[in-house]
Amino acid sequence: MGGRGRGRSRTQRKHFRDGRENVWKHSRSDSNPNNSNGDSNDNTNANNSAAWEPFATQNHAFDEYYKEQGIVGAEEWDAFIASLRKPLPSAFRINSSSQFSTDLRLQLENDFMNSLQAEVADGIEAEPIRPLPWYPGNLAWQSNFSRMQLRKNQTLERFHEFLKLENEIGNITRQEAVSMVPPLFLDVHPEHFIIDMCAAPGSKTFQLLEIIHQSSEPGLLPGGMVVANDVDVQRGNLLIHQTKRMCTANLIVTNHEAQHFPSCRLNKNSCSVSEMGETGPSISELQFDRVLCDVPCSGDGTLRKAPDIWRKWQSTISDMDTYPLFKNVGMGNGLHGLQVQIAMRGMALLKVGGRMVYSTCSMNPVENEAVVAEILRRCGGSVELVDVSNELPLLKRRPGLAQWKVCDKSSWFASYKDVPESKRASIVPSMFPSGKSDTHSALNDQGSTGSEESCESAKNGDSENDINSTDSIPPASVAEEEISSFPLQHCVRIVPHDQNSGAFFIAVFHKLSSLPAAAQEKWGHSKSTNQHSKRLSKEVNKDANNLVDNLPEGVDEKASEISESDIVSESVVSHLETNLPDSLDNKVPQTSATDVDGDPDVGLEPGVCDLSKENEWEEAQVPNDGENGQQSVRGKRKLQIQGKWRGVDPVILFKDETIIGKIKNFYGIKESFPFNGHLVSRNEDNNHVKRVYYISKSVKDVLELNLQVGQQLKITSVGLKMFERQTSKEGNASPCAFRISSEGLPLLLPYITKQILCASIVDFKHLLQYKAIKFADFTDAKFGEKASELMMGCCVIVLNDGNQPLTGPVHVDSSTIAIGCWRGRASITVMVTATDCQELLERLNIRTGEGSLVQEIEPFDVKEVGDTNVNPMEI
Ligand SMILES: C[S@@+](CC[C@H](N)C(=O)[O-])C[C@H]1O[C@@H](n2cnc3c(N)ncnc32)[C@H](O)[C@@H]1O
Repeated sequence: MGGRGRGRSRTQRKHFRDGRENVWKHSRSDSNPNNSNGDSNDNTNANNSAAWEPFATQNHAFDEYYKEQGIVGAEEWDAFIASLRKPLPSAFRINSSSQFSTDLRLQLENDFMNSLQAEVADGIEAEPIRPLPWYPGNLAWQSNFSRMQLRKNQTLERFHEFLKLENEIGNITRQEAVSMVPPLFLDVHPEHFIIDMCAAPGSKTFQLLEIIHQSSEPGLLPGGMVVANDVDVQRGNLLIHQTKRMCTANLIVTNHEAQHFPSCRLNKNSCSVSEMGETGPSISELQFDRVLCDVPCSGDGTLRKAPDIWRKWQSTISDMDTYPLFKNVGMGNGLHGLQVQIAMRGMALLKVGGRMVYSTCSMNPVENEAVVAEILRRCGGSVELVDVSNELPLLKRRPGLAQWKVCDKSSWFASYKDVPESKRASIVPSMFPSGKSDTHSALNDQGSTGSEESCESAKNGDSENDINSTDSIPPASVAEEEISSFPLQHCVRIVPHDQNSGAFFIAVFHKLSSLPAAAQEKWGHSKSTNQHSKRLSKEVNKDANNLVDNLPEGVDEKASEISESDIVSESVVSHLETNLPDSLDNKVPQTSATDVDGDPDVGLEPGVCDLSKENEWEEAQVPNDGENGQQSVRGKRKLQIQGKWRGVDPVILFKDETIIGKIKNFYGIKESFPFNGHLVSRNEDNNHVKRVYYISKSVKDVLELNLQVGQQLKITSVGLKMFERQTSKEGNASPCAFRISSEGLPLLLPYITKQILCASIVDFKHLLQYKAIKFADFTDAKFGEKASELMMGCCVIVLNDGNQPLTGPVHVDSSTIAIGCWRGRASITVMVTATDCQELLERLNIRTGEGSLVQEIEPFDVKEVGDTNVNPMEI
């Protein structure tokens, strides 16, 4: 299939080159960069052009700050800055747990690497795409095209379509290269319990899930699980949206302030969870083998991707002569306290022997080395900084700094003793290398300090105000500069010009023993929400747009298509759909997507509900239905309360034996499939449960623990959607009201013995192309006959790759491809999204060497082959 579009014209190649040159420029008159006359290829020079308004990519405050910090050697400064001014290459990662991961890797290696080279620029580009050498298994790739180019340049269209489609399906994740590093240093194994403390929008959570699912056998789940937490509800919805692509039963999404993440601990007298569990070890305290603290930060490591951050470094252009300091420095100083708090809570949640990664996309030592040093200080000898210089050997990195200074407004401080009283609310000892308030005796001292209190006071200080203060403080004397005696050289700094990437900071900790009593007392259990932390988090979230480094590119794009408020309202739709009485159904906002019943089929099933909207519904009045004279009292909907949490649906263990029995019987599900305690819903009324979710043993243990400790966890999403109730006329005609969802099918497949058939590749592809086919129209008449013998309702069609027996049970292995369908009166209809159909067809066509058929298929009138009364799925 390679080489489609090989004959692109010279004009298109020129578009490509022009597009490369202008990706960062904003035209005042025309937003299309391809309309550029291309007369400038250096956007720092573009100030001369009246037609273009480039992002400012230089800033004296930035230069002064990072030169002073010695972030790179003086001889490298120009290369460092030049790299920051270039657009960031885009990167993506193949989902290693995807059934098609090898196919995708081969497609990139054998098709796109060659075709893009040939098509794009007459051989000018050395490597249009290449695997990132430090990422294991050729799974992560970098393309030398910026996201803007991929979107705008026709030559790259096929590649861009590939990225978009596979990203949507979950087979790849578009994510900045350096943002993929922290989960790798976490050294995750499939049986690990992991918490991602600040997880939204979820690119690293997704990566963690990939790793724990990587070597799962068909029909089996890994022993581990991930808790993905974020304080921001809207970003949390992006997180849910992202991780939904993973189709995992091993994830719990929560909504807490990370620094106050609740303790879930059974007291000694209560019955142990293992007494209730099925088999195997269980837990009585929620602690984690791995903790990821990818904390909120000022984000200047993402300058290449988000050049507007340059502006954050200056108040106004006219100030530049006087070097005003520095909105961004202020933000870094202001975040230091929160970062320490989140990391300390993470450390308390970490099991002894476990690993924690602290990371930021900031270059600022106050947010990086200073936080690491403070963690080591507070943890005493119970924690060590891990030397990871032998891990990911091909990743170019720098050691952490041992020396740095703290700056505020127009003053530098080398030591806390230089900080005037008026600034001590916002500049605290822990920001300095020694962490000491009394620096005369503090140099090179790593003992306990007064920094704990002062770090607390930092978060209470208003750094923004401080920046505007007019105190005049003499610069610190260089001779008194402090040097940390912690082994901060073990920290990992990634700078842009080493490997054409963004910047990142990573520190890896190993917990050797329980935290010292003082730290345990302070961080070992959750505390009530502190107003200041709330305010700080709010400020951080206000600036969330700056924290774009981690926003997977797919999310970025998706977010522009689906606004965050849309996502919230989708969750509301989902909620209302599940819980509203029938008479209100027509008031439920309809999405364009409909399932086979014509019901709204929303992309999200989070339990989060927008309370403001909820109240609107509470107030909705349903008129007297008149006919039977009964007064309707259905207008008032129950307020969702999960344990003590308002605004989220409760997570209910689904134990309805009648429904479960019917499902098992209809699909002939083998007894070996563990149902008991693994099904949950978000609706207490079994008669109105619309979706049933599956949870892994690991998640089940946590949920049971959570129930026993009074629902400490505010769970916004959990479980793999496995069964969905069919409410249409056709659905009612089936002996089983629940169909198997696409997400749940791969897990259930090896256990299904009824309602399952194998189709030839021709018939299977026809189903994907035409969505509905009459029994008589299958090319394999025997298959059509067997299809007609199935019971009305949901069925599973497996692709016969030549190894399947004509009759008898289907053999399932990791290469088996299957889709959910509906056996109607006279036809089989696929119950898979149009995107899934398209992607599966692409995969099959590549495997069978037929090239990309999808875009060449003529539109087909379904009515010619399908039941006239069954519409194909248009989910
Ligand atoms: C750097 S981003 C995380 C990116 C994410 N790890 C990823 O890879 O997609 C920081 C996140 O921290 C969240 N956040 C800010 N303050 C928080 C707090 N106090 N507790 C938990 N999350 C917080 C923000 O909402 C933001 O989503």
